[in-house]
Amino acid sequence: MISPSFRKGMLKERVMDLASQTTILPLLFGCLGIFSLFRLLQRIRSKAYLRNAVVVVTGATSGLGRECAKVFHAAGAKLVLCGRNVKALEELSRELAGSSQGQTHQPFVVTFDLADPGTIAAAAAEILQCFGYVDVLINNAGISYRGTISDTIVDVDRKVMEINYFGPVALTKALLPSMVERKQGHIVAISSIQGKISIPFRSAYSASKHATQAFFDCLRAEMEEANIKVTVISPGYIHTNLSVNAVTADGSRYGALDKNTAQGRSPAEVAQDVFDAVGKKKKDVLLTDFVPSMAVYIRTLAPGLFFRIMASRARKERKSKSS
Ligand SMILES: NC(=O)C1=CN([C@@H]2O[C@H](COP(=O)(O)OP(=O)(O)OC[C@H]3O[C@@H](n4cnc5c(N)ncnc54)[C@H](OP(=O)(O)O)[C@@H]3O)[C@@H](O)[C@H]2O)C=CC1
Ligand SMILES: CCCCCCCCCCCCCCCC(=O)OCC(=O)COP(=O)(O)O
Repeated sequence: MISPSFRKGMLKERVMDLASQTTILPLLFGCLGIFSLFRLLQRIRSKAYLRNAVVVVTGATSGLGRECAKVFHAAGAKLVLCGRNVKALEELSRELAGSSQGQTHQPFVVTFDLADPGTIAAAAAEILQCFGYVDVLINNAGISYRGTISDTIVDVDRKVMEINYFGPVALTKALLPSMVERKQGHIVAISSIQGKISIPFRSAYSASKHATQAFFDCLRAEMEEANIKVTVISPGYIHTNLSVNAVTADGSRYGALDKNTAQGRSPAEVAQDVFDAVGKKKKDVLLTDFVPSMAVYIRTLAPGLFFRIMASRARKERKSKSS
């Protein structure tokens, strides 16, 4: 004899089974299908947005800039490669032109030094002459810094600000009028997570990236009416020569590949993320692991705790250097 409660339980189980087979599973697959379709459409739109677009990449001689050049070129963008080293830029231009996948364009090369404010207006004019207009400017070039605030000469602070902040600001201002006139354009700033949080012994670098974040956030708001998009991208460690090329307290080159940098993400992978962010016209993108991302929230929600963690980091780093 089956008890009524047992029968009720079996009935409930059958109903649940049926529900899962008839409604929940199809619903789940339906949602997954819609999501995949949405992602596919987004990718197609991104590629269409950047195919044949005139894209300027600063700091294209190495690291992230070089990889960005490869990714945007492969997608059919018309490139202007910028940097100081003409030989490296011309080599890259030849390499890209020779590796044609589908319909691609031979990149132009424009050389200038972001540390020299006098050269930027002429460089912008040369950039505009390449294709007659610019669709996307990727302000990627930059240097880092290592040192204590007390030991660092002010010239070093100025140099880092010039290359990472004033240079990109001047270049952006020089190219903006032509974008505004066309009511079309996209400015990208490669910042860093250090544009959102400051870590010890990086004062000049972190300050330059905080300034970058602030400037381009203002620009986004001011340019919305003119249909100019602004994307700020804040990566964590990337395996490039950034630490090797970093400037130190007395202005000399640091010259070493740090462990954190060596263990960072591959620049090719980060370049693909930059491409996706630009294609989706994202406004602000953090490209970091979980802990650094959490640090950004802790800085905002529990600043006292964040400052204690940073002070302890400074103590430990000083101790490990002195021992
Ligand atoms: N690597 C990392 O861990 C991270 C990097 N970033 C950011 O990514 C960007 C690219 O750096 P990354 O690829 O890592 O480093 P690299 O040192 O490999 O590349 C830096 C690029 O900037 C150019 N550059 C440096 N100084 C000047 C200057 N005075 N005038 C013109 N161009 C200059 C260099 O060109 P040249 O050949 O002329 O020296 C080079 O192409 C930087 O803005 C950096 O802050 C952000 C987060 C993490
Ligand atoms: C779940 C609990 C979270 C607790 C958070 C504790 C705070 C941890 C601090 C993390 C600091 C991350 C620093 C990341 C720095 C970085 O990725 O910088 C990128 C660069 O721009 C690299 O330049 P550099 O010259 O410094 O190599």
